[in-house]
Amino acid sequence: MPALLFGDYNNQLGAIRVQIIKFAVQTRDSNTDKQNKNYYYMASFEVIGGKKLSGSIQPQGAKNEALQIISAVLLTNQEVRIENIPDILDVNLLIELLSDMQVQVNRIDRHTCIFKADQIQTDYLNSPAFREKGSKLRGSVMLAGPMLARYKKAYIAKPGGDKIGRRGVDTHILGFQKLGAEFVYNPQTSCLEFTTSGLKGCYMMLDEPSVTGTANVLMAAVLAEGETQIYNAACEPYIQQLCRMLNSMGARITGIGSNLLTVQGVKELSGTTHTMLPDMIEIGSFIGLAAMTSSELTIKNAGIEHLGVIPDKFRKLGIQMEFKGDDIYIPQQDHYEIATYMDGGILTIYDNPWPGFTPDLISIVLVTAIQAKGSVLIHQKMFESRLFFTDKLIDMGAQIILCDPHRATVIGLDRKHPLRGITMTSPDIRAGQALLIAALSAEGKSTIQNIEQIDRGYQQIDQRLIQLGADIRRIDNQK
Ligand SMILES: CC(=O)N[C@H]1[C@@H](OP(=O)(O)OP(=O)(O)OC[C@H]2O[C@@H](n3ccc(=O)[nH]c3=O)[C@H](O)[C@@H]2O)O[C@H](CO)[C@@H](O)[C@@H]1O
Ligand SMILES: C=C(OP(=O)(O)O)C(=O)O
Repeated sequence: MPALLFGDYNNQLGAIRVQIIKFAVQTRDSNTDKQNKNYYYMASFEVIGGKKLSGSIQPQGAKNEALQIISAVLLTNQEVRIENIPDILDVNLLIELLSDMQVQVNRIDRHTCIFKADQIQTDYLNSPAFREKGSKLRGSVMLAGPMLARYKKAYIAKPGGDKIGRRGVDTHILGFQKLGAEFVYNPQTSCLEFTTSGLKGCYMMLDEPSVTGTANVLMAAVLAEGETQIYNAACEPYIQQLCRMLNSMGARITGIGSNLLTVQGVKELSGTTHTMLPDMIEIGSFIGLAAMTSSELTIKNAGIEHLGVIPDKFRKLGIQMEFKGDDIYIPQQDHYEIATYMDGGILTIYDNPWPGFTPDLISIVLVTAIQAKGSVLIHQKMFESRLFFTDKLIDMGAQIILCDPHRATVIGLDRKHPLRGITMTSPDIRAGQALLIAALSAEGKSTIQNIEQIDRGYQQIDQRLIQLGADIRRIDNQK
């Protein structure tokens, strides 16, 4: 955690502060080592690009909703049935973590599970096994809120996830403290250990509308004594879905969809059945894919009412699309022209907390602009290092100027020439998908290494692309 967390604490915390900084450095170093160590042994995609695709594709269940919803099963000792679970690495890892801590996991089918957290092993979260597995995904951080609420103790180990910036957990810690939890940093385990004699509701204003931070604090608050108001809360569809699921379990949350959540704490929660929304990040990715490969695609059951500004952002790139019921039909289009502002100024597409444009589609919009007519400034405000993959696109022949870590200008080629296939490595989930879209549109063969990053967030994307006519092969490099 950065020093600013303890900026205004007295120096008795000095020792903790030094150790927390070690925690942050260790997180960064250990993850980098891990990535490099496995680098040469990870699977890769071989893609022969330049083919038009066609057909229909069904988005998976939403990754970032699933990570919240599955964490929430810890809040009750009754059965929770969850449907439309995406079969992706991060979600399967989280389900494994629950199973490791003795949550009963009954997998009905590939996308449906019944969970029952009636006799769990709470100390598992303080074990080397949990720290190792939990460090592979960001979502594991959200086990802390339910554990604190139900068992009065919780641990935050080094969370994993995309290496796209600081990825701090300050909002989570400050929210738990507000609810009456105390924490110490354990240098032996490099973990933050939280305890409470009982959480008490309060008013809090989050330091930033963190998505996992809001989810974590909300899940702690639903069993706290009294009323909690969470202002400056994130309100992504994932959070709205979590609120609806918790209310169906007997929680009392109002303000759903706003940045002010009010929670009346209850003694216990019952079981429920919850169905995940389709993944809005997949849907945006498929719109970009259709445009870049000049393909005619239909995105089935897209949950259009929950997509916010996403369709319009892609329309601003000149992409035509038609809503047919809850499907999105994208006609084949060789050319698409980037809009300008009313005064003719060059368009900027930037990310913001919801209902703004999600940062998880900035990489996809960037790659989609490559073959458009016109120019666009892409501004990734929320993460510090999510645009560094643009060098690979430039190697492929894209006209991109990386202005600084947060901004890149794309000068569209308007199909003057196709991209050329190269060998590249996927640095994170969305950059990986962007590189895959570029490879599918490029002339010739591309190889994308480290595709575990893509598998973290996209369900068997190679199989689904083959169904649309793509020439893609998964090569297992494990030696
Ligand atoms: C598992 C999961 O759910 N991951 C998502 C979650 O990550 P996560 O919850 O970790 O991301 P946060 O919402 O906490 O913040 C993401 C980044 O944005 C910054 N920030 C946040 C709010 C703000 O008003 N201004 C600002 O700059 C934060 O400092 C941080 O650097 O939300 C992110 C933002 O939608 C998504 O990219 C991640 O896919
Ligand atoms: C950043 C993302 O995921 P995570 O927070 O799990 O790394 C993402 O889904 O784009």
